[in-house]
Amino acid sequence: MIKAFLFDLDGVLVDTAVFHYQAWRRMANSLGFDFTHEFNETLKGVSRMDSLDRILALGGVTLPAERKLELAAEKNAWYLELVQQMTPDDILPGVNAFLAQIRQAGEQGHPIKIALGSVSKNAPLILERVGLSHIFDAVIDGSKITHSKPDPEVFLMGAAELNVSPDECIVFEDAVAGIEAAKRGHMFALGIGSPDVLTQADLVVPSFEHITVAELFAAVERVRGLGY
Ligand SMILES: O=P(O)(O)O[C@@H]1O[C@H](CO)[C@@H](O)[C@H](O)[C@H]1O
Ligand SMILES: [Mg+2]
Repeated sequence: MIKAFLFDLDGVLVDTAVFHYQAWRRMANSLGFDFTHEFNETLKGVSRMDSLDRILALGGVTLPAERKLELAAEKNAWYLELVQQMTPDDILPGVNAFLAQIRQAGEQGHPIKIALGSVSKNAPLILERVGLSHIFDAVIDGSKITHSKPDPEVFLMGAAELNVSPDECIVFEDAVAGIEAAKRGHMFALGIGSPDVLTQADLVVPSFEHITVAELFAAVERVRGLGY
């Protein structure tokens, strides 16, 4: 029986994945190189310092720890300039309707707890900007975890805070690393994006406009061959 939904933030509930891409690219450009959209997929769901290490490795740049901290702070300042302009209108299409369906399912006798599972340290600020701070039963963000995705820690911590077992959870993810984290945590993984990218997901939809809670439960039943 599915009892909980665990949502990634950047690129799932809000379009901040694009802001991260812009800010990281700006930082790479300042060091004299660039990276592609495809490479950016490998940064999604990865912590700030791990993302920086991957970008520096791509550019063949080696820097002392102090300089790396400066660069990460600079990138974050550029990113926050973009975040400051966000409003509730920046919630991705279909998300609010999907959240309303979760509440309806509860009224109809199938309560679903919800948690945020993001490695971003900026998650609380973004939730505040878009008015989603108070909807979650648990919020796990970059300040609480030791290992970023694809380690399952963020989702296992979410399940533990919600007092549910991993097989009672559905994870919503746009990142390759996030889908891997969900599967390593033994959870059902719904990919938001392209099936060509999110190859390990149990099911992939382009956005929340393309799935209802009822359809999702039917999909879990199909995939697992169990009665929910
Ligand atoms: O700089 P924070 O917002 O703390 O962490 C961010 O988290 C993102 C994943 O949600 C990841 O794609 C970014 O590279 C990383 O900087
Ligand atoms: Mg994401």
